[in-house]
Amino acid sequence: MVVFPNAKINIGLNIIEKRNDGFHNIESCFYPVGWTDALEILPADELSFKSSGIDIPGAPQHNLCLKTYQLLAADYHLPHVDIHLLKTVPIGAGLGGGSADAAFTIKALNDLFSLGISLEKQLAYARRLGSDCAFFLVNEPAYCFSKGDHFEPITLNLTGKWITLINPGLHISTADAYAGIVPQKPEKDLRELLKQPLHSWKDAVKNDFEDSLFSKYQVLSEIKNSLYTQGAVYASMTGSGSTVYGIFEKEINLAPMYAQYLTWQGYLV
Ligand SMILES: C[C@](O)(CO)[C@H](O)COP(=O)(O)OP(=O)(O)OC[C@H]1O[C@@H](n2ccc(N)nc2=O)[C@H](O)[C@@H]1O
Ligand SMILES: Nc1ncnc2c1ncn2[C@@H]1O[C@H](COP(=O)(O)OP(=O)(O)OP(=O)(O)O)[C@@H](O)[C@H]1O
Repeated sequence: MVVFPNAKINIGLNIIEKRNDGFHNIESCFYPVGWTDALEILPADELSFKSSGIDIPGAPQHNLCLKTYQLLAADYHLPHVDIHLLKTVPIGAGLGGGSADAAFTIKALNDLFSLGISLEKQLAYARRLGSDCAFFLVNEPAYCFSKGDHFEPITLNLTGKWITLINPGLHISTADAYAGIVPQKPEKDLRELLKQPLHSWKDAVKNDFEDSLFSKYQVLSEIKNSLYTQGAVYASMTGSGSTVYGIFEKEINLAPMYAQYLTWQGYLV
């Protein structure tokens, strides 16, 4: 079975308060984008994992795909599998790439071996693997809250808008990024702001990670400003960085302009 775990962007991200468990309560709109890895899972005589494409830091046995397999294998009789991950989505990039791999592994194992795991139970497994992970099981635009691991549908349709994602190759640790933030309650409800027309988001819809990371890494604010110069209706960093995106009314090919960086562009669906 081959599946294509996709990335997400955060449209607005408020870091509201630090929790007793050390995590933060946040609120954000998560929106799926078409930048994908490829993940093949096949029945095999022995359990194995290999990856190609972008190098994944850490030992293969710590890969989220294997961790997911082991989590399910503790509760279900799972045959051995060969897992091959072609890693294309940049890592430590605010795109939720590792979380998507984990969520798609849950879904693929459930389908491949007809495990019959309910969505509720899949969500519970996902929450044990990472805060972003649960979203990818449903993979539709959502208002996410709590640790980012609970969500409800949001009426936000950006279908047909063009998006360009620019990753300058900085690996930003999510934990370090959260450690640099002083949480605060948002003045306005993000869901209300996102009901306003796209062109009004520029000065209203904020990612709370931007201030601290933009002063540390000037290249991030330069990319954001240049996306506006190129005609973006809305531009922002996603998650804890380092990817910055611009949303455009019409298709525009910016890949040559950002040739020194990793880029992905396409229509939102
Ligand atoms: C920045 C976002 O991508 C926004 O969507 C997510 O909040 C990050 O989610 P993630 O990569 O799945 O993060 P996890 O693997 O769950 O946590 C990594 C680390 O980030 C910090 N963390 C994460 C999520 C959260 N709500 N509060 C936190 O403080 C914690 O230090 C945690 O140890
Ligand atoms: N399948 C995987 N893909 C990416 N990273 C993985 C994977 N499995 C384990 N990891 C580990 O997770 C770390 C990346 O986690 P991190 O949360 O920073 O990035 P991410 O999952 O790419 O997305 P985001 O920056 O949105 O959280 C890597 O350094 C790597 O050690």
